[in-house]
Amino acid sequence: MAMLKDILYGVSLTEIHGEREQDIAAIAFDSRQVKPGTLFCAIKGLTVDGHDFISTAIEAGATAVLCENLPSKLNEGITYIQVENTPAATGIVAANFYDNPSRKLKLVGVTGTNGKTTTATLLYQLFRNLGYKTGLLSTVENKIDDEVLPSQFTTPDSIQLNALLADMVKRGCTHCFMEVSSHALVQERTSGLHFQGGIFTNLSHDHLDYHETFDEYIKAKKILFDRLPKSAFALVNVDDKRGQIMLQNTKAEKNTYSLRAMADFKAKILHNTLQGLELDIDGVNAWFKLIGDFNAYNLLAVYGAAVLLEEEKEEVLTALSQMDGARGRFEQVANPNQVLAIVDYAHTPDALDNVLKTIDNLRTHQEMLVTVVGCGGNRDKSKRPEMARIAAEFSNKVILTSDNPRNEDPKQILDDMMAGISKVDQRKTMIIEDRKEAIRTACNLAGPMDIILVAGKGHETYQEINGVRNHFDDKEILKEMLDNQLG
Ligand SMILES: CC(=O)N[C@H]1[C@@H](OP(=O)(O)OP(=O)(O)OC[C@H]2O[C@@H](n3ccc(=O)[nH]c3=O)[C@H](O)[C@@H]2O)O[C@H](CO)[C@@H](O)[C@@H]1O[C@H](C)C(=O)N[C@@H](C)C(=O)N[C@H](CCC(=O)O)C(=O)O
Ligand SMILES: Nc1ncnc2c1ncn2[C@@H]1O[C@H](COP(=O)(O)OP(=O)(O)OP(=O)(O)O)[C@@H](O)[C@H]1O
Ligand SMILES: N[C@H](CCC[C@H](N)C(=O)O)C(=O)O
Ligand SMILES: [Mg+2]
Repeated sequence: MAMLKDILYGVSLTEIHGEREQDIAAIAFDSRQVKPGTLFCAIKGLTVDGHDFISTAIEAGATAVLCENLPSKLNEGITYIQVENTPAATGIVAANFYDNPSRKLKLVGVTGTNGKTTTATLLYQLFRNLGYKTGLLSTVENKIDDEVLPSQFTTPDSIQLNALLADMVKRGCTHCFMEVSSHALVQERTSGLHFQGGIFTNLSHDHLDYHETFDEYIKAKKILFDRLPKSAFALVNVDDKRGQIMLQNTKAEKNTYSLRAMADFKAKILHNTLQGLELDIDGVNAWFKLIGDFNAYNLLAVYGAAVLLEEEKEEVLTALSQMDGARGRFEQVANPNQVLAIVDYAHTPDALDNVLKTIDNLRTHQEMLVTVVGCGGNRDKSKRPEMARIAAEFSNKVILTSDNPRNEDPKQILDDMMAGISKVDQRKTMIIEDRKEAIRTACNLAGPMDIILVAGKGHETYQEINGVRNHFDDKEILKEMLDNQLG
């Protein structure tokens, strides 16, 4: 419960009609979630316009409305607040409603195309290990110290986000590490948050269905840094050419990390094996359990952020060397036949390229590499042929299959992928629409010491078909098939 006039603090109003001195019981941007005493925020969406649901919200008990366009007829007893941008105002209002929890802990946001979950999860594990009560908001799961809460999005909406941060504060958390997706930045889910730091991992092809051009996608990621306060740090990967762009307009303290160039935080890969990475990180040699060049970047970002949060370097490295990383990221599935079976969340061309290059560098090339991969429906179509092409480039056999078809015809998605496979590579490519059958076939093809990569769904425990999420777990299926494989 909070006073309307208090939760409007910091919102620039165009017009206001009605009483500001009233208690608000809840905030909602979806009319279906309105209960008595709610402030309803009308948001123009891609499918419908929330303004069309103002009367439904009032019927459900909304007593105040935040909107960009005032309805032609204003109801008696309802307060109407007109603003220029409802999503941005909703973020500020949500932060005020929950008493600005982001100011009561150290909040660090991680953005970039790949590596957000890994980086945020490692930071969460590290800070817990260093003795802090810590929160995590990620694609895989949300955590309030040791309590696990399911995650629906990479970045929750502003209302849920502030509610979660408030719970973290209530439970004594001093730090929170969160992923910040480009969708979240454009939709103002992080408006009104006070960040202590922002990390940029990298930028490559993804989500062009939503952002339309690569420039728009870059601009979206940059919002995080443009809005950081002076008291915060910005930490960017300068081996990615967009790293410097992120720093262009920030007021925050600028910091860089790199494996190749001059930077504030530097690392060198000494050994890269299937058991882990040995890095020279800031002049200290240490082994880490994570695998692959790209994880050297994630580890370096985590190290840099921890140092910027004033943690002791040696202590950070000792703790980091124990960490396992996030679920479904280069996760190996043990099996009696000693097939090297890997589940990975690579669902962009760049991630797939990185994972396959890592495997390519680590393998002997006497064995066979079978890659099982699909692409999600209702998502960027242009990545489909690219991902298929990359899979074929590195693998001895490729099985193209379904990911989450969502509302698309899986056959169409497979046709889009097939368009990326050259005539020559068609010979090593199979199409098996049913993902379980595809994994079974890979297991039948692979013998001892061969390698199977199942890419795209990582930690996901469902397959989404026409709005229904059926239980599906790549790791579980792989294990079942490999355990039953004949020796
Ligand atoms: C593409 C996208 O991001 N869409 C988001 C967007 O939907 P939309 O614009 O279509 O909304 P809409 O359906 O037109 O509705 C407009 C408004 O009317 C309201 N409404 C609607 C119907 C009704 O009866 N009453 C009502 O009030 C809606 O609640 C909404 O506020 O706004 C909705 C409400 O905030 C989000 O739930 C929805 O996320 C959808 C479900 C989604 O799948 N998002 C994904 C792509 C996403 O955000 N992913 C990123 C990760 C990406 C990455 O991997 O990097 C994430 O952060 O998770
Ligand atoms: N720093 C990195 N650079 C490039 N690829 C990476 C990096 N870190 C991880 N990957 C690859 O990308 C996949 C996804 O990693 P992760 O889940 O950490 O990224 P994310 O940014 O959170 O993805 P999403 O946007 O879907 O939430 C991993 O499974 C791995 O294949
Ligand atoms: N957060 C990403 C995850 C994609 C994972 C992949 N399995 C798919 O369903 O496309 C998205 O919503 O685009
Ligand atoms: Mg993620």
